[in-house]
Amino acid sequence: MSIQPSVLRFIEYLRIKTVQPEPDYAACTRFLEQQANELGLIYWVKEYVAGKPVVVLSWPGTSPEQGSIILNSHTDVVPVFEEFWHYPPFDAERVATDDGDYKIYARGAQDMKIVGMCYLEAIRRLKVEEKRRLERTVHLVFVPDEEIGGRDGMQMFVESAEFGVLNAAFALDEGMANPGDALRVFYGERAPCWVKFVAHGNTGHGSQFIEGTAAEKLLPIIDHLMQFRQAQLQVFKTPREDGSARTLGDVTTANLTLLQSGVQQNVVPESAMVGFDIRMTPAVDYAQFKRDLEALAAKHGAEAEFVQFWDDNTITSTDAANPFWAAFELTVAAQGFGVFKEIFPAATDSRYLRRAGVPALGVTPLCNAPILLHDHDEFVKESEFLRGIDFYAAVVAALASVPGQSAT
Ligand SMILES: CSCC[C@H](NC=O)C(=O)O
Ligand SMILES: [Zn+2]
Ligand SMILES: [Zn+2]
Repeated sequence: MSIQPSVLRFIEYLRIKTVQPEPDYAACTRFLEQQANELGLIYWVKEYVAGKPVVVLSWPGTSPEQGSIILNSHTDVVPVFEEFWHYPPFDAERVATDDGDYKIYARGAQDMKIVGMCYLEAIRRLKVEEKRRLERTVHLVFVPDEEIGGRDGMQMFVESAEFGVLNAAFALDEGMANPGDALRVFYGERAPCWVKFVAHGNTGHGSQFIEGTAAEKLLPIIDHLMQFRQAQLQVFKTPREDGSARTLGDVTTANLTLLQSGVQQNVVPESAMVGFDIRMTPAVDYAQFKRDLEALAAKHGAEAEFVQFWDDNTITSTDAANPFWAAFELTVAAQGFGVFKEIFPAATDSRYLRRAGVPALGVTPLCNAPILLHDHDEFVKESEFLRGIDFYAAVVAALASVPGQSAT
């Protein structure tokens, strides 16, 4: 059987090497421009930072005065350890499975080119094939650099005049695959706190009893955070009051990810550094948490340096009173998905949208699928991609039909 054109377009998108740290954004922009032309969408490209394009494709609604719907996706992908892959990560090979399906192997297949491509194909179906008009304007936003924090991408964009002009009312962004059968819907995310503790101390010959060394000042700090980690792990393992299992989004994790010190084995080093990747659950008082870490550092004669510190814990309402949520939930159920609401464990560009006042949901329509984001042999099944197009066609139509204030 011949390959469906939508699958060919997906493969073409996956083959563009938008891999960090040197993503080919120029090729990606050319691809998106071609999609815009084929779909008859208005598009513009803006580089808030040179070489880092934000591409917006817009489908005007019949009621353009109403708040618009943003379909956000990032175009960059994370690096690969190619020797661990069974298929070249940028060939997007289509491999037949026993059950008549195909697996498409590529870096970014799950994270998150499937989502970006499904948005495009859903609009192609609604606009080009079904010749529909929706009430609200829909903007497909393709941003760079999410994988390295989004500062030169989504952050600059949400702070721009162009973003204000979009008059966004609601947004969809990425989620994560679920090995179980429900659709994971992320209505908030944990806040990253990347902290480095640096200490200085006495030096000398490694054969002596040197007091007050840099490394020993870090030990109680490490110990403290490891105990905190242990306590949170216990919370994580304790079921919620209703008996359901907790998710990562419910707790704060802390991992020791950097350790640096030393010049030579018999020289006591003058300085030492330990770094932690901490992800704070939205229930935490972020400002207080930061002060506590600063106090911990000071108590042991070290300094705390915050490489990343997110201090906004806005979450998106998943209450029937939120009309976008109501429309989303109804449509997802009609599409045959159960819903599992969660706080995203890591950070995505949704945090910039939520902080800017635009409610956002993180969704990647992959159920009964392994979690392969950032992993070797990342793949999606062709049937999942095709199913994803149906999913977004229905969801986008529903969201863009949510009545405005004046109409209710
Ligand atoms: C603090 S910005 C880092 C963003 C990154 N996002 C995806 O993996 C993450 O580590 O969560
Ligand atoms: Zn992603
Ligand atoms: Zn990622």
